[in-house]
Amino acid sequence: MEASGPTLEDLGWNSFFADQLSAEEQAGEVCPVRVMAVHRGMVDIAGSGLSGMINSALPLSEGPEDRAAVGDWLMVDRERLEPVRILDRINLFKRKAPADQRRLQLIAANVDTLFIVTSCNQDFNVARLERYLVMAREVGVRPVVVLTKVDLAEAPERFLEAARALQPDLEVEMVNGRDPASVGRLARYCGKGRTVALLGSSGVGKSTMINGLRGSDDIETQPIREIDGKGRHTTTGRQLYPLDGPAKGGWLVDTPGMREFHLPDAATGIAEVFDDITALTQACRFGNCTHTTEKSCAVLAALRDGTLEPRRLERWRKLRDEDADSTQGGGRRPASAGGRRRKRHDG
Ligand SMILES: Nc1nc2c(ncn2[C@@H]2O[C@H](COP(=O)(O)OP(=O)(O)OP(=O)(O)O)[C@@H](O)[C@H]2O)c(=O)[nH]1
Ligand SMILES: [Zn+2]
Repeated sequence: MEASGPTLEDLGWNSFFADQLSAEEQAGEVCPVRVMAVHRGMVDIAGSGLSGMINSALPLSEGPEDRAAVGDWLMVDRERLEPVRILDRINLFKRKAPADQRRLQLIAANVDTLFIVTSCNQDFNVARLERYLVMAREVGVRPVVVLTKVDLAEAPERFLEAARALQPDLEVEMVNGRDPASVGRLARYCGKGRTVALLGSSGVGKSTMINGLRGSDDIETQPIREIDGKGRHTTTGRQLYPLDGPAKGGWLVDTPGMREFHLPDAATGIAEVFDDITALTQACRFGNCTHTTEKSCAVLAALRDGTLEPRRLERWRKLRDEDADSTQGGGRRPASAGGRRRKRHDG
């Protein structure tokens, strides 16, 4: 264990976490550290003059979320260098494990800003942006839509307007990822002690932006891309990376899980991103209204009088059906033989 390194504040410590410490904990036998990386059975930690690798097993592990994720704050016994507990999280990105939909994977905790990245070209897709916004709402992280490749678009303002129309007060930035000065505009979302994550389809320019924010181009995408030829980012680690250059002091979560993120349960996020439709459904006469043929349906009425766009309703239905599917059936995969599936958060 080395002494020195970043302070707790440098690592993102704030009153939300400090307020959780008991008087005994404040007296100092245990100390808070941030989880910088997660390995099998081990975590890399930093903070309070401690840094290095320790065992990740927690004494009181009850549910699937009682495991350390990248970005977590752990209370660690100074003497034994063992985690004692996980502090309550501001938020937690988690997903169903791709190999086994009944298992929950923890991706990252305590993320301040989520850059939702899309480019000013064919990748731009309102339904996809809404889907990402649902995730951000569900997880409880501040979304910033970043439109890349402005330099390639003939009328980038068109994309800006379309994105802004999705949600009042939505923050939208346009960048040319290849121009450091342009990427520098994002620095205000990722200053000292702030943790950011990026979400977006392959090829929209996430790695390019990350390199801009890290002030280096050492994110290992290019060589790997040449080897597998798939244009995939093949980092396997779950890790917090320090930002440099314009975003110095900030932290970045970049894991494959983050990039291919799917929510296990998104009902709340859907209700919030589509709050106009949510309000309408509450005005329907019947609680179990299907909004298809009912005479007293407020949703259908809004369609008729033109206050609700049919395509928006379609997108809402699709997300809601998908969510119902995934929470009830463990995804679209066929049910495995035998055992009944538990509803969710099955670890
Ligand atoms: N002209 C222009 N090209 C860009 C911009 N951003 C990224 N690119 C280029 O687009 C291509 C894909 O960018 P990446 O950063 O690798 O995309 P990614 O989102 O990280 O893709 P994955 O690693 O597959 O997830 C690269 O050739 C970049 O140089 C931009 O703002 N303008
Ligand atoms: Zn209805």
